[in-house]
Amino acid sequence: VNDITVKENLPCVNENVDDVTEKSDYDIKTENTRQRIRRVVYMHSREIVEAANKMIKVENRASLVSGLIESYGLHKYLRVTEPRPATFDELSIFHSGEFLEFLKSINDQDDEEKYTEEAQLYGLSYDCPAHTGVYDYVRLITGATVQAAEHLIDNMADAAINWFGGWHHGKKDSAAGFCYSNDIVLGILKLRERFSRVLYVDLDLHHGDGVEDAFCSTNKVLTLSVHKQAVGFYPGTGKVTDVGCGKGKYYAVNIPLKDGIQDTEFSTLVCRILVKIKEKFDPDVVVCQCGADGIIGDPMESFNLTQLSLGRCISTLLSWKLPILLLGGGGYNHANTARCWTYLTSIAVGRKLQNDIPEHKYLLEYGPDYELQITPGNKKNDNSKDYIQNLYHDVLYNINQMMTNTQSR
Ligand SMILES: O=C(CCc1ccccc1NC(=O)c1cccc(C(F)(F)F)c1)NO
Ligand SMILES: [Zn+2]
Repeated sequence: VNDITVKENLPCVNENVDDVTEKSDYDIKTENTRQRIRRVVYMHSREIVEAANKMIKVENRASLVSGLIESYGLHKYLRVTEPRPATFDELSIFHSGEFLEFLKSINDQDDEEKYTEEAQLYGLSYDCPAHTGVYDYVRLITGATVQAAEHLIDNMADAAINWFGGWHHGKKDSAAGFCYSNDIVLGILKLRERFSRVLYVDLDLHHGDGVEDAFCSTNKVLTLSVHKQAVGFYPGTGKVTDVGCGKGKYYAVNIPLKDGIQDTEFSTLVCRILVKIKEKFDPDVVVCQCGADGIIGDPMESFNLTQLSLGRCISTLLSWKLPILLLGGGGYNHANTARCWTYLTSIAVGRKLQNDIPEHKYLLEYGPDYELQITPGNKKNDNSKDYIQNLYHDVLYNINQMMTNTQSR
């Protein structure tokens, strides 16, 4: 599917396009006919949907996400691209050979022996079970993220989307938090071949520890994670005092929150911090993990967000007109995760969506309201005004310690 012929979408411009100043009709017309729509690459194939569907904790979620995006006709505005599997060598740019050999060795095994001593060594345990085809899955998911990054490097797209990626807990030599590899680290390493400063934003309910660890000692990748922080809540890292180390000191930013935070407070806090980071770090490219497990109705039952929070963050990032890579991640209420990522996709292509879920194969999953917009719950908000105020100042203090990129050149 090529990107749409421009004349089709004349009345629609991306919502982030700057206001048109006084121009003659002719100028506006020619302006609109010029390439003002955002070129968005969308990683998708039947093969990757089938592989992603098999992941036990998010079983069949991939079908819901791609089904809803198609039901709104958004694929007409996307450059749908079939992902190719990453090679062993590509994966070994971050992951250890031993770990990859192990994943390969269990790929064809049937499920019995999955909890061996060795399996535990590589993080494959009860909450991160090794299943048949896990190596094939890792190659496909990671290949899609790396390929999405390649489209940004080749200036083939302004934005690239891989809703099957975003596995931010993956470690160099082990799986973790049922992330079997870290596609995000490999995507960022690919982007670093061309871009000098990468901003990584992690909106998932959980701390993006695997990505932060990989880049904690460099000032070329700034990792920002906003997440729940509570005693015993996985992975337990990501305190506001956790700022990175060595040359990377102050280039890791953490926003730890309590249960019950809502859209306005969440998006105001995150967007104000993003603007400060933009000023100080001056990124050349952005990667955003859009985990949806902070949305109300998720079995994690933690935050009280709707898709509007993530939408406001993405709109802020898109307004910077930098190449951007959007990735998935957590999200265990599959209908709400599909609602969220469909909404984010619509923002990337600059199209408004009707609130009624269109008739399609998975319509029944969206009952009883059959609406796109998620309604906030009435959960108690454990984040006091003081807590948020103090947190904002603590985070700002850290960002101000960061050398502006001119100083650090
Ligand atoms: O979402 C994650 C990983 C969550 C995780 C980390 C470590 C161990 C287990 C998990 N996931 C869950 O506990 C989980 C995943 C899906 C559904 C549920 C449910 F039980 F809440 F439904 C729970 N990272 O962004
Ligand atoms: Zn999560």
